[in-house]
Amino acid sequence: METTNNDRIRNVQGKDRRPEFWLVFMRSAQVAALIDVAFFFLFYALGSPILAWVNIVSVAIYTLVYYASKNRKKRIAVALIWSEVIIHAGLGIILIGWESGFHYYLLMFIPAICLSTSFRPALITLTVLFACYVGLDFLAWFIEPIQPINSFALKIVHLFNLSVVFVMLSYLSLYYLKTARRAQKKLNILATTDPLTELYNRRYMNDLVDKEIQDFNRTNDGIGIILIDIDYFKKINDQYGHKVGDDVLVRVAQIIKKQVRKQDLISRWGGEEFLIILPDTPLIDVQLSAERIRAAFLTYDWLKEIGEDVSPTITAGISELKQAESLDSAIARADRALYKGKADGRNRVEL
Ligand SMILES: Nc1nc2c(ncn2[C@@H]2O[C@H](COP(=O)(O)OP(=O)(O)OP(=O)(O)O)[C@@H](O)[C@H]2O)c(=O)[nH]1
Repeated sequence: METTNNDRIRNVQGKDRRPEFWLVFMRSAQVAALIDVAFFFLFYALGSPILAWVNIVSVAIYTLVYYASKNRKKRIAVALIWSEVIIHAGLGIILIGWESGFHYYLLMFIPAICLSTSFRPALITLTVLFACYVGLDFLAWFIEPIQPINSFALKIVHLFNLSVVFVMLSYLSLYYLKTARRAQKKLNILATTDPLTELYNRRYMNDLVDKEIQDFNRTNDGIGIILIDIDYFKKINDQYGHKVGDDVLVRVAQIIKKQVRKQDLISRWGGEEFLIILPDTPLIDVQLSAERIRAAFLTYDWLKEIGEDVSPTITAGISELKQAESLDSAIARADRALYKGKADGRNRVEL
């Protein structure tokens, strides 16, 4: 059977497909256990010892839920949490009545269901939850509470339950938002940068340059292009190994960064090729920048910095983007210059 990219991603990610959800899940178990401790004292004070002791059982269940999810026994954790909430809410309603507000806890399942599964199973589970909720409400029409508490105490319990559910939902939503934002930021970095050198990747560089070109077409200030290639990089890999080759690429990125201005855009354009875009820069200054970068390689102490005296040189091809010219065509000219620089002996800047 053919393996699709999605299958491969699932295989790599394994059971941790929604790590943020599980973080929130474990946090929920901790918060719920704390709330049940508070409930224990509240029900004792209100004269309902059965409900008070139910909360001790609940604390034990939430402790199990926490350790089960920590040890990746996620099915067990989910089954325990569902059972606890439904039985606890059911008992609360049967013992002291619908007005106690225990049913609000069932609402906490709505975001949990939506976040933890895909569309169809979520829809089915939500329907089951809705049936349970309405069923309990309907049941409450006909049965009297087994252990009623006085109406003031009932109002206090209702207020407490309502507040707990409100605060818990808000807290967990904010917590989830924070983890989701963090994940989004990570994804953005992955999508825009090269993981080894931490420079912009080729795709993102194209997007950035498109914007620069729009500005350029308005202002007509020059855009300089420097295409840099490390000389005989294959030899470095062959002689010192791939790891040293990677170290060299990282240092090359650092050297280039040091020699250009803040507004200049640097990207890893290919394996050992780097593209620099210099906005608002006349060609003569582009050439000076490229020479400065080339010179920086000659004085860099490679032995001290990476433990091997690799001492690579670079060849750079430069060009200037013309009005109404495409980036590809300007880069093609820089590439031709680079090719000429290589043919003429390397370690040089070619216009
Ligand atoms: N270590 C390492 N090597 C890489 C990476 N990407 C590309 N390379 C290597 O870079 C080398 C480029 O070799 P060539 O294209 O032959 O160029 P060169 O040896 O630099 O020779 P000239 O460009 O002609 O001076 C290849 O051996 C690639 O395997 C990388 O991310 N890490």
